[in-house]
Amino acid sequence: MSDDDNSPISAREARRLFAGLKAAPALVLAVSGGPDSVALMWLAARWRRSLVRGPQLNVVTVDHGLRPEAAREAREVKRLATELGLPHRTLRWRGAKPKTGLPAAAREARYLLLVQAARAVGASHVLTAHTRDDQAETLLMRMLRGSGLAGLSAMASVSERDGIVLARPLLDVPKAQLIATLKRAKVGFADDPTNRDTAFTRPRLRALLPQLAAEGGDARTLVRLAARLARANAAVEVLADGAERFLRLRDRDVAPQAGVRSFEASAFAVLPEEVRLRLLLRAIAALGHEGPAELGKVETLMSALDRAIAAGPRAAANGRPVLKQTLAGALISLAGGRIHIAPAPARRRKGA
Ligand SMILES: Nc1ncnc2c1ncn2[C@@H]1O[C@H](COP(=O)(O)OP(=O)(O)OP(=O)(O)O)[C@@H](O)[C@H]1O
Repeated sequence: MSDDDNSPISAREARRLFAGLKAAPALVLAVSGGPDSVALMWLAARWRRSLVRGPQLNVVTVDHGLRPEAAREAREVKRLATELGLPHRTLRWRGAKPKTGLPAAAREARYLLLVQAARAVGASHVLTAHTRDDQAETLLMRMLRGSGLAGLSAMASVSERDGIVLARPLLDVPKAQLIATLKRAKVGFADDPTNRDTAFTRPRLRALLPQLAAEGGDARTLVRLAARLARANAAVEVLADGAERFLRLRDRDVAPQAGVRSFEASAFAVLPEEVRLRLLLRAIAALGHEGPAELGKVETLMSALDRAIAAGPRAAANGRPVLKQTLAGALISLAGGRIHIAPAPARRRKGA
């Protein structure tokens, strides 16, 4: 598939896109009513009709309660789903709406509802309609934020959330092809004006894409870059696995402490920087109680650890830790030549 390819997706191409999903018992299709997800629903329905046996398809629309038109759009998705012979449900986000970070909160709530819906109908997968254009925008957003290798890998075509597979079968398909598919099928779709609302970062970056394409950085090139970075990221993850095994092996004679991860500082210090960072990120994510730590903060912590390790045991006074810090709900300390990572004690509330 090419960027200048404005041709509709053929039944054959769709068979290839959905090939890995044939054996699933049931699938949830996440359909907002916009062109990409309406095309996903239409393509999946046609694919399913062509199979003798295959997954049961369920369409789910989330109404975030943020735009008055959303309820009407959800009804329109239901109408089309019914026409295609697919069951449809609209789920409402009833939680508090934050003043800042609204898109992220809405996305989080949406995935939670979609995963719950999948579980309720016995579906193994939730399918979203992310396109090649979305992938290019994601890479660009993360580049501008200065993300690390993992972030620059952008979206994976398959990931997992709470035991449900999140699949993005259209991740390498240009949006133009999806619109052409709907046009050919004479299927309408909703136009969400927030997609162009320059109050949000993503629409502002989307507006830059044509200029980047004119310089040779089209969606295809950006997506290829993300795929290369994802490949390198996967390799570093394997190295981090190996480093964890290496450190455990050196600790054969050290009695493990429940709920604490600890490494021999001198063995840790000689590992490559990127691997050391991942070991800290992993331990903090596993033992902290505030979710993943920000990469920048782990980098700062690592520099402090490196300095403390280089200063050697002489810096330690009376066996007290030479370094003690909390990050993302984890307590990281360096004492007796070892790095310890444990859950941080609960913070005392003011006045308590
Ligand atoms: N209201 C919704 N109801 C059901 N599915 C939705 C809804 N909004 C988005 N989706 C699904 O998510 C896909 C991506 O949508 P969009 O690009 O708007 O998401 P986003 O907010 O950028 O978040 P992310 O890309 O992380 O999912 C859509 O193609 C669709 O499959």
